[in-house]
Amino acid sequence: MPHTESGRILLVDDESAILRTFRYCLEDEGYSVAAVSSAAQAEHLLLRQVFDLCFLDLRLGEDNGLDLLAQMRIQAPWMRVVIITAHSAVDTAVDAIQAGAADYLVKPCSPDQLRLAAAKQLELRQLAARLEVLEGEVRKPSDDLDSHCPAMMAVLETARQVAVTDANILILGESGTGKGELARAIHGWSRRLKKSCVTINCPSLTAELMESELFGHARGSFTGASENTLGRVNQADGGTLFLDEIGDFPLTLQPKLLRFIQEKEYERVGDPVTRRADVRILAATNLNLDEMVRAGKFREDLLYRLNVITLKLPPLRERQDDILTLAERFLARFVCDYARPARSFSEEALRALLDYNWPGNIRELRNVIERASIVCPQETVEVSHLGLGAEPAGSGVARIGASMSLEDVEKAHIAAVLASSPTLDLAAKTLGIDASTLYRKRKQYNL
Ligand SMILES: Nc1ncnc2c1ncn2[C@@H]1O[C@H](COP(=O)(O)OP(=O)(O)OP(=O)(O)O)[C@@H](O)[C@H]1O
Repeated sequence: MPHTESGRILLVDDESAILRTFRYCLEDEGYSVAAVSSAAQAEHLLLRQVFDLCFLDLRLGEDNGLDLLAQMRIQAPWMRVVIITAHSAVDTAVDAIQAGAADYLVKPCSPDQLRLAAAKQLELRQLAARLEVLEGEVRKPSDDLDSHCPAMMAVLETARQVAVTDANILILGESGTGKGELARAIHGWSRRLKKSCVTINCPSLTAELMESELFGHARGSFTGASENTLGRVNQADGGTLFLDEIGDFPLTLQPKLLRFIQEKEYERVGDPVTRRADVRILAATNLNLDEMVRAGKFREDLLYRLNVITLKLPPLRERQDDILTLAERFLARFVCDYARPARSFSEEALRALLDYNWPGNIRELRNVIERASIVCPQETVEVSHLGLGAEPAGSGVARIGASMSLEDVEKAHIAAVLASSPTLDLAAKTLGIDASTLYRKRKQYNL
């Protein structure tokens, strides 16, 4: 297993001979090792450095190792702790496991036992970190992005070429055109593929939350910060950070993002220690960032750092050659997911799919086919199952008392407010909801 990135080990033992032997053995394996002999030194170090694993002797002179363990669980909950114990004190080691330690080693232990324990715990730590990332973006694996449309083929060719470089990429395109899918594909085509691709949805976070989400925070740095957290930047170390809807990235935080992109350095909230992370940035937006720069809503220097390469995804209505392929792929997937009888489209249904304007792009096509696959009771999907004749979102008049469901009223109202508001924030204010809720509803209703 690779040692350097996920092999930061802390040794805590008051016997200097043990510290020395352990240190040599683990450093020989390529891990980065720090060794201290008291609880105070350990606490001091934990405030300043991130460790993945700690070997902790519970007998630390005057200090009680169990107290230190409890402190570690709060300060660095992600860190795995292996207790080092004498034969006569195995009972205490069992108490320690109940208090959150991962395992214990009985002294004297051989170098092989130590190496094995370290490798096992670090592997578990890596798995936990990976799981955290995946949980944040539970999605089906990205579908085949292949296209028969010349504009899209050109974008894909450039994307594959630049994927292997470390250049930051800005992906432009209307909502639902597949910017997120393309970002994940670029990560998959890059040399960073074995590391994480971490996504942040910018509009869903306030400036304060965004800072702590991106860079992490130290315990006590603000009300409610009861634990130290690692930020997304740390999770993406060696991999890719995808900033979705970058146009909504808080202006006040843009200087810190710029510095991170330029110098690869950052500080956690409430913690002065400067840390480094090697992260490739992909960003996406459906807003006009040049216009935002002119209006003073986006920093020009940040834009120049983000758009080293710009990829512009064509809207679905300009991908006539792909509409039917995508529709057939979605149909095959959804009838399988829902165990439904539909297998193909009638001639009229195919025509209707080609003639429709697709304002919500691939996301809308996906939703239309998902619905059709559920409502169609036979093998052939007809035009009526597609529901394309429905009024486009926002055009319906949501009159109080009209015979509309609450959901349709909400959708129409949100669409109308969005259409008349210059920014998402202002629309959220008008609606009296926060930007993250509006962001979710916009996706839910395909607006
Ligand atoms: N080539 C493709 N094949 C299959 N599904 C796709 C493809 N491209 C996009 N999709 C699907 O379309 C939907 C929208 O894609 P995605 O979220 O990547 O678009 P987006 O441009 O990032 O949208 P937004 O701007 O609203 O964030 C998702 O459900 C995605 O899985």
